[in-house]
Amino acid sequence: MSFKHKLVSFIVSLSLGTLFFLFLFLWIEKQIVVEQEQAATTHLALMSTISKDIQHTLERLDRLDDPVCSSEMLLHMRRENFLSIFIKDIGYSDENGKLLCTAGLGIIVTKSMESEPDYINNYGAKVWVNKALELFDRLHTAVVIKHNAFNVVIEPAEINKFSSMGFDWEIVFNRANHYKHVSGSNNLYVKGIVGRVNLTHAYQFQQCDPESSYCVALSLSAGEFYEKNRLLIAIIIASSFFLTLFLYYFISFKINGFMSISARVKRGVKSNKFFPLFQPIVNIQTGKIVGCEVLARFEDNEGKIFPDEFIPKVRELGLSWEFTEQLVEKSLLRLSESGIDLKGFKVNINIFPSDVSSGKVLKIIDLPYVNDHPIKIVLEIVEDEQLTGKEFANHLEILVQHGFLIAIDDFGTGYSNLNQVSKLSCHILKIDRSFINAMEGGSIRSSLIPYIVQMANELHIDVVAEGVENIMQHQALKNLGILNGQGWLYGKPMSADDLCPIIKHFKI
Ligand SMILES: Nc1nc2c(ncn2[C@@H]2O[C@H](COP(=O)(O)O[C@H]3[C@@H](O)[C@H](n4cnc5c(=O)[nH]c(N)nc54)O[C@@H]3COP(=O)(O)O)[C@@H](O)[C@H]2O)c(=O)[nH]1
Repeated sequence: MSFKHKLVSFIVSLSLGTLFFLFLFLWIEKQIVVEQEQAATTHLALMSTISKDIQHTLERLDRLDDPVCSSEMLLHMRRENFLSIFIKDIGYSDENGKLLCTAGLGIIVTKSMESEPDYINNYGAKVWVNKALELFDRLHTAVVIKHNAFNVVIEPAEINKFSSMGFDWEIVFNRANHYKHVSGSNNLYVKGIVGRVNLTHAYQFQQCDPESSYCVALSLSAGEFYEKNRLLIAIIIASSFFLTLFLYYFISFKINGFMSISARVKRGVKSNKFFPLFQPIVNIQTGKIVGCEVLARFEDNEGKIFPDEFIPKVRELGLSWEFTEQLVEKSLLRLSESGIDLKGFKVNINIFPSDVSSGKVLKIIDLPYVNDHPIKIVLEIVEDEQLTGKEFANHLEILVQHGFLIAIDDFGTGYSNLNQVSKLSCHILKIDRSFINAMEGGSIRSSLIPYIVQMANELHIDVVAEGVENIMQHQALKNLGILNGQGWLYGKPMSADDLCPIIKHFKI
């Protein structure tokens, strides 16, 4: 896989891994906010219940017309105290704030004067949040709420339920945007914000109850957050890492598959991306051009793939006929577009032996331009074990009857011999270029050429020498009386635009 593709796999997998991590991390953060929200809602509901209970109790006591601290009044006070689940005690004070009697102690004698309340609540009652009370033999701190002459005493623990939740917290009383600290950590509450508070160092949530005018702030410092979710965060980091790793290999695997020669060839055939080049075939004796061989080429965004690589893939993918069909159509279209006289000009098309055996090749008869063209189509078939099959011979025969010429390609490299070839409807033998290459060294292989030519002549089969690269080979082939040749000496594979002027000038 190329560096570019590795980089793409890395960036994509890292991005997805990071997104996965962020998603889960934000989810944990959200859980904290949800937890804080639930705790705030529950607690404010409790505060509201306590407030209402106290308010109703004080209102009922206010309506009493019993003589001050009489046994009737004390009875009423004890009754209210008993009925309330939050009130610890109820007291009665004179107009100077001097406590005269309580539900718990009865009539008392005390010098204590009323101090300034911490705040006045929403129905006008005075509230002391941490009032020191003398109860029996010791001092006790409590919340005291006083409306007119009656007051009630509340246990601070009733409103301090957050202590056990692991959050830092504060309860404030808010009246017309004047905030009074009630309990918890002083100055934690950020005035004017409801919901999540954006702090860099902590996760904080705030909520208010408009009915009771109490607000709460719940806060968890970043350090506590990581401490609390240490295991979960470790699991998320590990799973994000493994996900990134997995995605990297998965994406690389997919890119590899997508970029493989097989996949590129398949897409090329499906999207008709193969195109033909044409290599001239000349009459060695006269130097005139008699035909050309169609040679397939392929290039996509990834670059070129050469025939030696794509031909086996086309075969493996079972796309041989689709591939050949496209090349036949494209090459005949390009040549016909040139407008030059192609009467008798031979166009050699490579055919896969398997398409001959299966009979797919017979579809060529009905392809566009095949019948209404003045050219002679030569079907080149490489030597192959299938050449000896009965069906193979029958199909070739049908093609011959329809005017196609048959050439055995790469002769001398495969399975057949001239005896087998003679049993087929064959018109041309293309001697493999390994024989021509060997001519200069005068090898045994090249010494077979005259025999092949002689036997071909006896069978009335034309010979084409493949791979003629230099003048020495050309001269030797000419001396052997070989009719046609193909090779770089006469022209490399070229486009139709380059071939057509050559045909115009050098055609027989
Ligand atoms: N079934 C199909 N097979 C095809 C098709 N197009 C090509 N092929 C086969 O692929 C093999 C390689 O082809 P290519 O790389 O195009 O090579 C051809 C010529 O470029 C090359 N050649 C021609 N002259 C010379 C030369 O002087 N020297 C030299 N070293 N090479 C030369 O030979 C190839 C043509 O060979 P052949 O087909 O045997 O005449 C090759 O087997 C092609 O057949 C296709 O469309 N269908």
